[in-house]
Amino acid sequence: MKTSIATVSISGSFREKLEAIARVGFQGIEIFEQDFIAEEGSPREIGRMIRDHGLEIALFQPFRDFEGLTGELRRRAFDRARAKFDTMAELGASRILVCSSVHPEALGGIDRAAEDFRELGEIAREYGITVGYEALAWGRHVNDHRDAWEIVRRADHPNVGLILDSFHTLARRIDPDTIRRIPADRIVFVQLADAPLIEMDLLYWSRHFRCMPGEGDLPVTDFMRAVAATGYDDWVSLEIFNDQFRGGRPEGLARDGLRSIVALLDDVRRAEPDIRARLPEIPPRVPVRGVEFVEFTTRGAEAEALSAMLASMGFRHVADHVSKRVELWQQGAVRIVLNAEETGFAASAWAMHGSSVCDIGLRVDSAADTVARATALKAEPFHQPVGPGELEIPAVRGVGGSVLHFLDEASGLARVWEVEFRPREGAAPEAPGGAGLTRIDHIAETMSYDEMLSWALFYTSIFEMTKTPMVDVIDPDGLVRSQAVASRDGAVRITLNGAETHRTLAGSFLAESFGGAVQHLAFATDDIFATAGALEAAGFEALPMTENYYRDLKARFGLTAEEVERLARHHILYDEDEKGAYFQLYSRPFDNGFFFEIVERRGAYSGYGAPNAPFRIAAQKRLMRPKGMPRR
Ligand SMILES: O=C(O)c1ccc(O)c(O)c1
Ligand SMILES: [Mg+2]
Repeated sequence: MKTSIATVSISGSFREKLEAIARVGFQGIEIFEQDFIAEEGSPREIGRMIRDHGLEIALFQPFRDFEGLTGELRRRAFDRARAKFDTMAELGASRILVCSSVHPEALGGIDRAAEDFRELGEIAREYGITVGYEALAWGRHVNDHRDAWEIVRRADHPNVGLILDSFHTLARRIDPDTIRRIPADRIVFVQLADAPLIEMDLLYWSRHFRCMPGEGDLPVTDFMRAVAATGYDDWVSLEIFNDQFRGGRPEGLARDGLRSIVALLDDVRRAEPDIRARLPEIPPRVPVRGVEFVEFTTRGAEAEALSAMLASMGFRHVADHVSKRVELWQQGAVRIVLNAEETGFAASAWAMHGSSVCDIGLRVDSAADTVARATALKAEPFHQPVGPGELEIPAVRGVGGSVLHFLDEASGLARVWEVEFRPREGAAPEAPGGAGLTRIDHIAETMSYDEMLSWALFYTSIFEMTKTPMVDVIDPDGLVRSQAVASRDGAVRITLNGAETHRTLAGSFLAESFGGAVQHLAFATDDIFATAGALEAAGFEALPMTENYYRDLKARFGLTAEEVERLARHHILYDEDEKGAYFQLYSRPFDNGFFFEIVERRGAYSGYGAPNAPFRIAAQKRLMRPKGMPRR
């Protein structure tokens, strides 16, 4: 199949769009007529400019309100069509999309529409143009691809075929398997778009909320499987109308588009092994087995504060790098690396963001396959020269310019701790116990709200991770949206938090850290009360919660006075759902808004305590607020 994207899908001037689309590797574009009309230059020059970028004009669209008219209106519709065909001839475009009519005077009737298309087909034949008919979900008489197909079938003209658009089919909840019966050679073009499930007017939903396949909630894979099962092996094109994308970065949007389409076609190839279409082979989605390490870049007083905090949470400094200023701190299966090097990536991350998480290591089965899949999906590989005797651990760029390293057993990369680190005197490499922290429960990454779709797609397309529905986190100074991506067994959970203003805690973290990524790390314990006790004994200062909070908890969940008293004494937050319960204990925030969390999950609770977030954030903001008025 050949990949294309509609010019409406991304932002920028026509030229910027072309450059971005060509650079990431699409083969064609759909010219959305409005973009073309706005552009200077004759159709011939524009056509040449597109081809000079190595792109083919896959489709010209849309031609509206054509079928079902009578008399003068009908004559005018055919005149308009000829004018478009003339333009297309100059552009060098050979396919046009006619979307189903919304004209108030248009009449229904399958045979009437079929007759209109047969006549249009005759004119198209003179031009060597193929007409494709698409059912808009809100079309006046035709709003279902099955009706559009019946019209095309009855028109029975070689220059007239069907255009399928996943949005229109799936938004109306039409079973995509009805596509399987359509002959491939009558499908002229296929458009793809996803969308979040929101109840709203179809037209409004389509024009403002479409997103890349995999970024929304529609079963676009089922749609594309059905298309592929027909034997169709031609253009697949993204047609994304999205308010946010209109103001985004052309390059990033084009990359996300290609990522979404490559991942989708790969899913289709695996799910439909008998299809005729030949699709590129890339390694499958990568199961993530766990978080191998989290690395901070830090120095001086900040490094001391961070070390003190880790010690108060029961971590021990167990080993040092053989040649670098890099410490390994450990507890249970949690490895924290503190990097104070003054050259290399950690140093540049420190210069940019200050003390922060610069690197995350994920445990996978094959690090090489992981990087192969990630780069096929346009992730940016990361390399840094390694010192003598050090392992070359494959990596890609992650959120906020941070790095994701991949470690596996098979190639010996997971032995990095023995190869590159020297245990400290008196500290066993597997220091047991501590305060009972067992593993990393989740990593919380903060980003600007308009990056959330992109990073969710990054994680869910490269890894075997699925996303949870987006939840609203109410900060006293604005809304923060939060969505988690996680492996099925919960071995790796990452929450993506999207800030819209700088006044929220998440937004001020982004500003303070100049676009940092990890705002908090949550460790798991099997016994939150025992852990809380151990932490207090070690001098850990928990984030204090209000009395009002505990009074509400008692009423909300019907807890006993003793239960609530016990939670309150340790500043533990509580949530429950139908599957289980969740206990949370927060550290006080560092100056830039970074903090730690300790959680216990009971039963099959799979959330992140979102109902507690407003109270936790208010408490954090109280501590961070400068005392008194700033001096002038
Ligand atoms: O929103 C529209 O009008 C519109 C136009 C052309 C399309 O291909 C489409 O899917 C929607
Ligand atoms: Mg469409």
